[in-house]
Amino acid sequence: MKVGNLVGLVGWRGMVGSVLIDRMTAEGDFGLIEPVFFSTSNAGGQAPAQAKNETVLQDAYNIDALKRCDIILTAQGGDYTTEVFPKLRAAGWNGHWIDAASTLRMKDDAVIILDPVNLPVIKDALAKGGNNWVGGNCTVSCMLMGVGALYKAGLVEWMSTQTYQAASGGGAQHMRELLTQFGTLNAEVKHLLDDPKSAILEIDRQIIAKQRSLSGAETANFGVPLGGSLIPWIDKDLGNGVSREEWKGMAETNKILGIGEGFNSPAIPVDGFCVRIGAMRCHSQALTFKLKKDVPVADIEAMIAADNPWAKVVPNTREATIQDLTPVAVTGTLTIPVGRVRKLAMGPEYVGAFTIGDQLLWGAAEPLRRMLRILLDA
Ligand SMILES: NC(=O)C1=CN([C@@H]2O[C@H](COP(=O)(O)OP(=O)(O)OC[C@H]3O[C@@H](n4cnc5c(N)ncnc54)[C@H](OP(=O)(O)O)[C@@H]3O)[C@@H](O)[C@H]2O)C=CC1
Ligand SMILES: N[C@@H](CC(=O)OP(=O)(O)O)C(=O)O
Repeated sequence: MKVGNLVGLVGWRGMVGSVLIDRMTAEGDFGLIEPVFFSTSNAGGQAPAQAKNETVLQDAYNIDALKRCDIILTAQGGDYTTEVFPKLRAAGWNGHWIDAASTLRMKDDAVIILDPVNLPVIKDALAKGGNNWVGGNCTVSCMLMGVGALYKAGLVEWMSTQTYQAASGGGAQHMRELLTQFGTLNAEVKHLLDDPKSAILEIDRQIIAKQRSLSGAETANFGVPLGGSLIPWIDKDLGNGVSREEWKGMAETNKILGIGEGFNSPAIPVDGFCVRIGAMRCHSQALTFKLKKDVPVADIEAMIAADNPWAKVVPNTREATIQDLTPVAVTGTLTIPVGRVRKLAMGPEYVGAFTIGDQLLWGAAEPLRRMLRILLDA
């Protein structure tokens, strides 16, 4: 059945929402829909420039107002989803709910959307009347955009991932906090940096002293200093030694691919450590694969390059790596570079790779935007 084009947009002025609106504008999506902008804080206010007939902000908690929409696209966050989604469904709304938050991800009636990787899973759910579509964890989505080809080819026996996740994963305030810390640290030793003859160990001593004495206000979001440091724990403590971010790696990878629990097939083990580092908005990952057989590196690279238009193989050389395989190179682009592909010393089936993705684009906004287009084209 053709899906209507009255699309409710919730969370559009947040960080993820703003990236989403930019991408929708760039891709001409607003030409295909009648947008209705919602707000949790400014109902009755002026909708943004992309509005057409509905120029007044609607109350994002008003179930009747939401019920009018054929599709609701939300990047408002998990608390909003928890409060509003059940009420909306209980009120008999059968529209399509597209969500960036993790709240509904592992529900049986929700599909984790990443169409370049799992379009068949999405199409299958759509044909069966599915109407809950949830963006995946940013780390998982970026990883699968890069190396999904190896999973699709059935080559992966297991994968271990060590992540290097940007401040943006925590939200806008976390990005600000990181930069504030960098500024504070720089200011602390600026006079010594300006003097080329100053002793580096004195600079180092003053920096560590400052890091250890940063005010509560300067570490309010991360809890500890991140500038000039790292934090090897992301998201909740599951109580079994595993962080929730690490748990998502296996749970979501398998669900996206349509394998494992609930799909009558054995899950592929995915595990490793998730680490917050002082990058702004790109998540990076070092991957170790145990493949089911010995596949030449050239064939692996060819599979990755051919998988989707965004995955890009970076030659495993120093120069190509430092130019193209960094958060600075990738930020603001949809390119997912995959480099450092090589056989590891453990044996011919063991392969290493390194990949990076902008966690606000493929990690958050882009899969949602593309799901909207899939529904409108259905
Ligand atoms: N950050 C990330 O990396 C990822 C986030 N997500 C999901 O997306 C959700 C939203 O994340 P994110 O975009 O980072 O959240 P933000 O905090 O940037 O925005 C969320 C909402 O906060 C309100 N808000 C209050 N003050 C401001 C302000 N000064 N500027 C902009 N908005 C403001 C807005 O609602 P209103 O207009 O109604 O007042 C906005 O929609 C997350 O909770 C998560 O579920 C998913 C993947 C990655
Ligand atoms: N947890 C991710 C960001 C995020 O929003 O993840 P999720 O959508 O799975 O809650 C990070 O901190 O980098």
